[in-house]
Amino acid sequence: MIVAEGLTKRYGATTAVDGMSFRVEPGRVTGFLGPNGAGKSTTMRMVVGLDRPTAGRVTVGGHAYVDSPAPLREVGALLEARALHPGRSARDHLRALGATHGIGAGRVDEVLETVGLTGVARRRAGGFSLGMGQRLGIAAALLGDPRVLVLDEPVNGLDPEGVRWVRQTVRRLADGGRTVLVSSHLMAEMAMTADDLVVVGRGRVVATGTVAEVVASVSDASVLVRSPRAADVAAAVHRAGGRVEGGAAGAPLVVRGLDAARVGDLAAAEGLPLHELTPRQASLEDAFMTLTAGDVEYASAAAPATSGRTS
Ligand SMILES: Nc1ncnc2c1ncn2[C@@H]1O[C@H](COP(=O)(O)OP(=O)(O)OP(=O)(O)O)[C@@H](O)[C@H]1O
Repeated sequence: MIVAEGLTKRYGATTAVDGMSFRVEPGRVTGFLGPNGAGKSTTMRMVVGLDRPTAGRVTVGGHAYVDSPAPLREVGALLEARALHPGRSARDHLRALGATHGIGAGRVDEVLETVGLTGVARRRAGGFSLGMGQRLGIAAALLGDPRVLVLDEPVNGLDPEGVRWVRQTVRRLADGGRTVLVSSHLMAEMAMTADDLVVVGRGRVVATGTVAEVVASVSDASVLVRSPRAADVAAAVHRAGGRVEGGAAGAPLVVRGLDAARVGDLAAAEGLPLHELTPRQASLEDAFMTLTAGDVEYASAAAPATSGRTS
């Protein structure tokens, strides 16, 4: 388990991480989700002891990672900056890493196989594509067969097959009882990969919970209703505790607080004809934007109204 309590990191005037508290449970994939500059990488670096918190603390399995006697066996990390000797082969890179922890060549070949790099194991890692580099980084993270995995943007640069492979890999690791923290700035990707979410914006935690809980907390579900007797439908919805907008001059009603089935049943019970009854759910990306609105460090200006390609 990873536990952060009031975790804070300042670089001069910049507060990269601002009092984050969250837990990452074993046996689950936890998505660490936030826009660029939200403090995800900085937090992950503190988890693995590469950065010291300015205040607060983060523990892995009950103690600070830097106090771990065999860190590679406890926490496997893929962090954004790739630290590898470009002239070394993938196999030699992993062997050198393993040697510091008494991890032998057999295990190196095993992880190369796991990540699908066996065929290129003797090639210079410096010539690897971004996707191959990511696979090698994941191999390094898996080397010590750690109980905790911290993966910063692991799908970055991967093709669709690679993305699916990462998804299946983290699922298998979590199903094996491991603690898995995976960062991303893509809500849709996290919704497919994660069980739990820690959503961050501008260095702060803005939401935690299962993916479904986080989405439900912000997604503004509603039901679109058209009826020639809209006013009577609206009255029935009100009596049942729902809220209604619209309906003026033949416009559809937008019902909140009741689902489509309930609205349909209410109308049927009163003999009110319905011409449309459409459940509407905000998209995951909409939910994410709602959550982190105002927390985005580098917001783009609205797209220009004129059509035409800019590139
Ligand atoms: N070494 C550093 N020195 C100064 N500022 C830093 C340093 N590292 C990070 N920051 C700043 O801290 C903030 C958080 O950065 P961080 O890289 O942790 O965010 P992130 O959520 O991982 O973003 P991204 O998705 O773009 O990688 C940013 O404003 C960044 O510019």
